[in-house]
Amino acid sequence: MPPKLIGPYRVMDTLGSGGVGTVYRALDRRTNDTVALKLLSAAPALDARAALRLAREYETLAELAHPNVVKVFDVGVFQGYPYLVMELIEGLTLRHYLDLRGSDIHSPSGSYSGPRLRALPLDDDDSDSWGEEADSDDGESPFNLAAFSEEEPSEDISLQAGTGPVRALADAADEPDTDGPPEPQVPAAPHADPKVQLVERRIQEARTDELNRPERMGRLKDAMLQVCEALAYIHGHGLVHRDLKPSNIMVDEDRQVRLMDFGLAKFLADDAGLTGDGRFVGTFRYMSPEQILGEPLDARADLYSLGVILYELLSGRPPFDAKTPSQLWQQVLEVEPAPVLAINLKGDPQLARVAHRLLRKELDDRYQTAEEVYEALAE
Ligand SMILES: Nc1ncnc2c1ncn2[C@@H]1O[C@H](COP(=O)(O)OP(=O)(O)OP(=O)(O)O)[C@@H](O)[C@H]1O
Repeated sequence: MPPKLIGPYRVMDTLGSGGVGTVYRALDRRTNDTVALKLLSAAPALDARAALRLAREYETLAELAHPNVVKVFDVGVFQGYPYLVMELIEGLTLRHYLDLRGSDIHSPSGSYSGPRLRALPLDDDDSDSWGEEADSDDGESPFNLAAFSEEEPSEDISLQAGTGPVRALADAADEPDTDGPPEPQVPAAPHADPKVQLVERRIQEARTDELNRPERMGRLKDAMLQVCEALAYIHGHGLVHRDLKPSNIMVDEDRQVRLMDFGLAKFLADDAGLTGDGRFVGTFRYMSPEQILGEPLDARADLYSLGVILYELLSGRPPFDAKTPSQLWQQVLEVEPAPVLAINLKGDPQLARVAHRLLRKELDDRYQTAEEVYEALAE
């Protein structure tokens, strides 16, 4: 049962839950405004020092004002747990938005005249529930979720310190061969039976045709450009998002993209009061090599995550897929992703090029700024 009141906010309903907490639709009883309130229930209870730090963090977030960055209104502490109050976005996460069919939304960016977007039943989204998305398509939804029935998740949101990425990598049986060039990821070998091969090919073609629908591609490109604008803005303010993934990108009814949850990963990871149990914060599938290695991060770590998102949305599968986090990290550090165009033969070559450059393991080989990515996408 969600709490009825959180500080001055009356909880109306639950919008969704993620790795670190639950997001509620809530009413600010002082102003009657409806807001989104994220209660970080997965974080350990705050002590006074951490609460103070949360308030300071809020000062930075509250100063941000950009059309593609979600507005943060308030922070507070409820029964020892921190919460964040932000603009309520009536829209969809990026992945669900791209699943909309032509009859649901018009393209290219004209006035919206289809049914209003409505939020899906939420367990959302990224990786943690990809399989479930396909299952939740009950035939009444305007979204074709089957198009994204991708692989099972390969990651979890948090790990105890002793089993953190670097440690887990060291524990992996095979010593990584760091001298040689990264191995290319090989697409799965075709089935031996030609009939099965034919069926597999047809399924794959249908899947990629779905991905390549021109109106979907138009929306994808437009959304990516807006994400670049948001990233350029927050990077310009000295912030690194650190947990960029499709569920942290929402698109509203006017096709306006909002980047959410920036700074949260760092806040959670940095504060001893919040991370006393050694919690490792972030979503593994989208983490750059340097983040996995626990190195200092700059804007280029977010650009890598953007590359993972773009790759997935172009090819219908993640660049790296593994059964365990340590296998995933090993791939991120050592293996080249299969070319997007080998998976999606009719994919957009320009966007595929951008995705691959974003996914470069060496920071200096990637685009260096979100502005550069914007230019490359807009070409
Ligand atoms: N400001 C908002 N307005 C409307 N819906 C929101 C807002 N913020 C979050 N949501 C919804 O709540 C869901 C859960 O958000 P939350 O940030 O808790 O999870 P997440 O992004 O999936 O995971 P994580 O906690 O790892 O970032 C989102 O997927 C989104 O659908």
